[in-house]
Amino acid sequence: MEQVLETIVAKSRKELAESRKRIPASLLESRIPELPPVRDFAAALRRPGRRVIAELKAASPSKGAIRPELDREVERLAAGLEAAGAAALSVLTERNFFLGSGMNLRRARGSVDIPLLRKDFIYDEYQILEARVWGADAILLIAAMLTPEEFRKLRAFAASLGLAVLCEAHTADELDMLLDGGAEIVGINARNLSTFETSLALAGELIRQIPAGKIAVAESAIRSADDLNAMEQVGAKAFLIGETLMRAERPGEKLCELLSK
Ligand SMILES: O=C(O)c1ccccc1NCC(=O)[C@H](O)[C@H](O)COP(=O)(O)O
Repeated sequence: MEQVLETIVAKSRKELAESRKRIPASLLESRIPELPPVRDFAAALRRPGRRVIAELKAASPSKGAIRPELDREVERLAAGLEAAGAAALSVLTERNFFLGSGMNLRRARGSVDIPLLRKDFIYDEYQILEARVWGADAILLIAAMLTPEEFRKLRAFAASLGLAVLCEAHTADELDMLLDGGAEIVGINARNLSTFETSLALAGELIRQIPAGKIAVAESAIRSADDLNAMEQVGAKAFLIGETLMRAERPGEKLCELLSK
């Protein structure tokens, strides 16, 4: 596993142990029957037109602070991005490196009707229960941090709760692992997690290898409508965009600009 993932997961494991003590899995499970139904993330990524998953991202390991006041504007930004045409929102819930939170996911849930992705580093069923209880409709599973068996197990558990899974690869081997494990929504991340360098060209090569019928998602480093067009031309059906939107004074207007060309 890349160093950055190891560091993130090591911190997360300590916090998860504390969360599990405070709120046992059985308590999370007991809340599920009362929750509103899950929204259809896959259908949102197949709807007509350009489908952007707009990411609420306050900071990142590669860029440091991006939008440090995000916590105070989640509701307004989420509503603005939905009005501007976002197909879904991605909400970072990782605390230590991305300054995200479950509270931000709950805030977004209360503000929009489009599906929400819990964007985090998921390796345990408990995190998937949390995602459902906080109002997520989908979770992210990252091939680089899971064995094939772990991937299958976590994906099946998410499905048992009705949650969709965005399955993320950075390399051809990881892509094979996800496809062998039954991935339907397949994200290719243009960011190399060892160097933090991004390459849409390399991402494009992998996107071309995703079978038709799957939902191919281009993730990271989309800065302009030209980038989005380029990813569309190699076969991406949806686009996950964070920093470009979060650095804009008005993210909704920026999204309109990206969608209009
Ligand atoms: O963004 C990072 O620095 C990062 C570092 C380590 C692991 C994951 C990381 N990013 C997660 C993401 O996948 C992006 O937030 C997402 O694809 C949006 O990317 P961008 O549009 O470039 O903000």
